[in-house]
Amino acid sequence: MPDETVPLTLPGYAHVYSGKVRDLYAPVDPASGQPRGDQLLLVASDRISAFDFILDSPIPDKGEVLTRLSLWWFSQLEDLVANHVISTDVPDAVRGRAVLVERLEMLPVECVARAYLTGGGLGEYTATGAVSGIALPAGLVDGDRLPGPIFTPSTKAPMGEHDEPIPFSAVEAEIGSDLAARVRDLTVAILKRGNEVAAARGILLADTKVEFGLRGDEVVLADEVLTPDSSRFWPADQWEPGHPQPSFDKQFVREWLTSPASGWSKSSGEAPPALPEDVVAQTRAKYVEAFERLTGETF
Ligand SMILES: N#Cc1c(N)ncnc1-c1cnn(Cc2cccc(F)c2)c1
Repeated sequence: MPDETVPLTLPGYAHVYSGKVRDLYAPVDPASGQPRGDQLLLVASDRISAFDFILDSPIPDKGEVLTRLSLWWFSQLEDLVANHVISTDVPDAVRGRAVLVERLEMLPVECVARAYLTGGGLGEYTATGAVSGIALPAGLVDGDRLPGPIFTPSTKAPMGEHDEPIPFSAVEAEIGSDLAARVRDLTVAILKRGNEVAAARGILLADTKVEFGLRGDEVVLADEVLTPDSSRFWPADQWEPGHPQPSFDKQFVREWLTSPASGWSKSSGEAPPALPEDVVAQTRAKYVEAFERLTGETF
């Protein structure tokens, strides 16, 4: 199993940045030997995170499943928004789990939309009755569906830190009111479309995070879109407001790590142990199931 912690050496590409579960490269111009300034290679690893840790156990094919799912969503959303995808003609070493994309002027906002109340949004609601300054009906509980998806932006925190919620006014101050309204409306529309498709296939998208860049004045959807890494995926047939919902993709990991069998404690601050083979296999199967249910394709 390749060591997922060290960025790959990809001949013809320069490593730019490593995120928790993905890596960024730039194609090198053969004439100058310098990284091109107009393209990037997004590579999805098989790494998985849980409880804010990158686990030692990669999930085989996770990178390819989520890359193919994101590409499928980009094509489903083309009537709503342009995207940054150029090609899937990538080096053999990362084939299937990498995408060549147009380098954009990225907007400094994590564009989050929520269709259900949970996580940090629930915390804010419990404390204030609102999320991102948007007042919500009283009496909502964990997992409740919101009257309609809401835009709840946050900062782009450095790796290892948590994104901080910001009000819409802060987005307007950062990128201007017109552009703020455009990314708000697009983010909400993307989650709405995502749930129209996913709910019919037994999956609820509780929330999602998207990133936009600019191509001149045009807003372009970048990064990944509507994957289990950028969105909370819930099995629709287990939806029951009033307590934390099971995760479609990470429930096996979470349950094993918090069981006595792991010998680990969330509150220890120590890194979690490696996952048993059966938990890895079950988790891989959930990613494949999400892909096949949503796209109708066989992985
Ligand atoms: N997408 C995109 C993108 C673009 N089309 N143009 C310019 N910059 C970016 C860009 C910069 N950081 N990221 C986040 C990111 C993604 C994947 C792997 C990582 F390590 C980190 C995205």
